[in-house]
Amino acid sequence: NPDISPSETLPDSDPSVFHKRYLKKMRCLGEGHFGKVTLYLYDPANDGTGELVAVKSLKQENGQVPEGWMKEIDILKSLYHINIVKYKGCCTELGGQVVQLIMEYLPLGSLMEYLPKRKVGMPQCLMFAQQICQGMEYLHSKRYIHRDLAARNVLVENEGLVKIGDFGLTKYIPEGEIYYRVREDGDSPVFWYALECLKENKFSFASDIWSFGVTLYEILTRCAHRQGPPDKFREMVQGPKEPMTVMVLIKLLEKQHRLPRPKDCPQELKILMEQCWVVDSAQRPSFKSLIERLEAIRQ
Ligand SMILES: C=Cc1cc(F)c(CN2CC[C@](CC#N)(n3cc(C(N)=O)c(NC(=O)OC)n3)[C@H](F)C2)cc1O
Repeated sequence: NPDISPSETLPDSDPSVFHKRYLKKMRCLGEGHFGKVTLYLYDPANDGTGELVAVKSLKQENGQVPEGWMKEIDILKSLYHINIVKYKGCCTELGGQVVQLIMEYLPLGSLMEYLPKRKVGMPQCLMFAQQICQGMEYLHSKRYIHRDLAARNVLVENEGLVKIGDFGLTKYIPEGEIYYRVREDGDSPVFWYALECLKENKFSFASDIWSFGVTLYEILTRCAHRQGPPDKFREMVQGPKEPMTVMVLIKLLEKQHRLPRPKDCPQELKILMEQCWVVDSAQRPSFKSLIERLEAIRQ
């Protein structure tokens, strides 16, 4: 359009910069040990026609931004995959002392909310499981380990598409290294942790495979209430009064106890899950091989 000068056609700002004054808080989506995720309407026109976004913020630190927090933002910013939640931008406050992570909003929520409400058949369960493996294979190809793969962190875009939605515990494994050691305080997801994570805090690509096996168990049980991994492991200990500690869980796993075969779960899926839970992490399948095996089972 010749009569509009170039300056009038340039976008007036970087779309990944979100201004605090236009973010209108709607409701809380989740609470973590270190912060929360909140639904906001980003409404610069101030007429309600804005866009819904999910905003992750850390509990207020004393001024400076925690180093690990910027790492999480940089990690999500660098990931482009259909089965990984989209990064949209950041909102900074107080001259960069507070940084909030802005992501796309998936209103159907996580598999924990979606599966118990819907009649999801085995074909759809297997499609979801395969898509999680595809997102995780991409993450591992960039040498990241997720460390918190679970149904609660898998979002539903629609009945044919799921995305890994949270990367709060994701770490980079340097070339040549195999393990990432960390003493995680806070409420670690121990019932999704591989044996070597519980015993030695050794996290690896193979420990994500163990967590995928637990996530597949959640999908096959449709995330039924009180039927989750914590409940099932608690049922395994003699006498309900005995509290479940990490030591009790380690003993159960060392005695080869594993989550039971879900109702209507085909034998080949039971075998696949149990291969994700073998003690020797080197014997566990890769996400690449899990994708191929799930493809074969889906035929
Ligand atoms: C500071 C650390 C921290 C704080 C937290 F609250 C959580 C837990 N949180 C994770 C993000 C979460 C689940 C996932 N994936 N989710 C994202 C969306 C979205 N992008 O739309 C969404 N949508 C939804 O619920 O729609 C009805 N839920 C849900 F908020 C739980 C994990 C953390 O590491």
